[in-house]
Amino acid sequence: MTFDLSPIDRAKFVAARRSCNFVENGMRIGLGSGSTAAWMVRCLGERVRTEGLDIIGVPTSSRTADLARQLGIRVASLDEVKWLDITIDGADEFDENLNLIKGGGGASLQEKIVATASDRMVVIADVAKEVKALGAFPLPLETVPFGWQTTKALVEETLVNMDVLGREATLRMNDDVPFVTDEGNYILDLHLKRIGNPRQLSLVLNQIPGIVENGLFIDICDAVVIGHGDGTVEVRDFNAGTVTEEQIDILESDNIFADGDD
Ligand SMILES: O=C[C@H](O)[C@H](O)[C@H](O)COP(=O)(O)O
Repeated sequence: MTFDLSPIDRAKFVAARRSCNFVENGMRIGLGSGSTAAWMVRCLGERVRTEGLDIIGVPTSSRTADLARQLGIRVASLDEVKWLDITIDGADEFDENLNLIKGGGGASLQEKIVATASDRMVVIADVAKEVKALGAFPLPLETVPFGWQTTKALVEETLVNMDVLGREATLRMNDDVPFVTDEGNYILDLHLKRIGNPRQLSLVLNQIPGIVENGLFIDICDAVVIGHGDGTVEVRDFNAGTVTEEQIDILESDNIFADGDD
């Protein structure tokens, strides 16, 4: 079997693989969710298996927890570990200040809690996720099911006074029923098109009763690994103040990843 990746999957894979260079023996690591993060979990699992890398992973979704366990990564809850050295996670959009929209897969509540409880957060993303202004990707709002239609109306009313281009909120569905998060909540997706002031919007949305958390990550991420379809990555590290470009080779031995399907 060959490890034949589409350009977008190659971009995700090389970003994920490069991000594992941030991981050292003995670290407690927040394991993100989504397709890019799944590649990172697979790469870490491979290091655990082949190098005996000694890490503890705190997963940000039930799906990531299942994958990590299958791969032999030691898994713990955030309450067991309390604080993490690093979280590595994907994103739906990121801007030049490394502010993010997350939650396209419905996991942003746990992701935000875990990333905030980490010394560092590194985002891994294909280059298409970089935007000038956040908001083309619908902003997820984790919402308590009780009274969600009233909450939705309140959100739309609140958006009238915000610096955004669109104001529609839609309930995320899973076939014919509402999508339910790992925390038992619904998700309202906000179709804002462009967010003028992400920090202000985040604060205002979190004031609305019934909103548990929004998918804006402001001042949480401090490095991004951007993958390209040709196998190159750009690493922007705000802490170190560096920007580097590298070629990540895909090896024959990477065939072990060929069955990955997240
Ligand atoms: O809820 C999902 C997460 O925030 C993901 O990290 C995000 O949606 C990016 O996912 P992907 O890597 O599959 O594009």
